[in-house]
Amino acid sequence: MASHSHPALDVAVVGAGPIGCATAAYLLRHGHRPFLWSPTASRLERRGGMARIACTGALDGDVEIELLAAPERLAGFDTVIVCLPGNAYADVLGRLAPLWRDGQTVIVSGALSLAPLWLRERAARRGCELHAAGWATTPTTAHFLPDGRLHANPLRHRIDMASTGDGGRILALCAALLGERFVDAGDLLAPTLANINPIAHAAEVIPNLTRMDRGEDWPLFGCFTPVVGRLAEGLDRERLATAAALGFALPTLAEHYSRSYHIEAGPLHEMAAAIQARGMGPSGPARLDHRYVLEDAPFGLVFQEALARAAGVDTPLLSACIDILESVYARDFRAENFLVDELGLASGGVAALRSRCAASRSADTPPR
Ligand SMILES: NC(=O)C1=CN([C@@H]2O[C@H](COP(=O)(O)OP(=O)(O)OC[C@H]3O[C@@H](n4cnc5c(N)ncnc54)[C@H](OP(=O)(O)O)[C@@H]3O)[C@@H](O)[C@H]2O)C=CC1
Ligand SMILES: CC(C)(CO)C(=O)C(=O)O
Repeated sequence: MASHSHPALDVAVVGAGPIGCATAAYLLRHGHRPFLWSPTASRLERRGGMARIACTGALDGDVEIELLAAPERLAGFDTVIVCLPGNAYADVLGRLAPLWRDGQTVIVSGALSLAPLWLRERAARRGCELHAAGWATTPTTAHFLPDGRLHANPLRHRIDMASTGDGGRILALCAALLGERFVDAGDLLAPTLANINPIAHAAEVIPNLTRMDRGEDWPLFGCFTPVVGRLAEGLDRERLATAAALGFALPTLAEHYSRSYHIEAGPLHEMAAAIQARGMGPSGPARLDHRYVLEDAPFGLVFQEALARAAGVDTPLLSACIDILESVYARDFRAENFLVDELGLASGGVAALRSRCAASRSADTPPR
């Protein structure tokens, strides 16, 4: 193990999907002591109280991570990293909410729908001062291979983030955890809009819905043709227009792919071909009930649409994508996002939401 200039930290990771496992493995590589807790942890190979993860790609070899037997153990950690899809927030984070204690830092990786603000305000209502942070994306990309191994890519060059409470302390904590790759955007709304997954997945999924319906095996980036690229670029323009209306200059989708996969920025379909050629991309979803829709439509696209409306920005393509997905899935994705109401976005508007974000940043004690 390489030596590190920072102290080894005990870190709990919530969620034992590819991202929770890869995050834990990278924490170990950075000299920390990661622990995993997940609702079922059913995809893990267990040996006693340990999960054995066989890694390939940028992480090579086997790692063993201690599994926490009960969620109550999470209260013992100063730092917790949440690696769950947005459609698990209500269920899983709702169940964990009574367990958080004063002074803990809970980081939501790939945060959607302002989840960190929700966590902090919910804790505050029971008198608990929680520090919450949102990473706009995950430390790396990763997927399980059919043989059960974890394929993980290198760490991303840049991760936009923001936090409640003392931003400088949390930025330093993130750098100590996984290296100097974090950029503090200041406002919690920025990482929510910098998360490109919802628009990228909408563009990848909509032209390929029949493949998903038939359970075909298709390469996600191998099928990222110019058609997908044009849809992704249109959605990206609307995302960036909403961000600009709120005063944020965020990386484009092409810049995000460049920093994530360490490739030259260019036309999106050419970048996708390069990702595919390097063996860094996953298979496309082989079923309709996949997080690329069930997570990203309600907790990504719908939240972006609500923000755009509140900011007075027209997003016809974004709304059309939500309409198509609602129609194909016969589901009301707009109603599935409980955070739009809970954070008062529809009723209070964007100014009220921004002042709540600012208050959470500056106050030593969060609003009760
Ligand atoms: N994989 C990637 O490369 C990337 C992922 N992300 C984001 O990171 C997050 C985690 O990704 P990943 O690990 O791939 O995700 P998974 O879909 O594998 O989910 C992670 C874990 O969350 C739990 N979970 C999933 N769905 C539900 C649900 N509906 N209710 C309750 N628990 C649930 C499961 O726990 P258990 O196994 O214990 O049942 C699962 O193992 C997601 O938000 C994703 O969009 C962002 C960029 C890249
Ligand atoms: C496909 C990938 C790795 C990149 O868009 C991703 O973001 C995900 O699986 O959530």
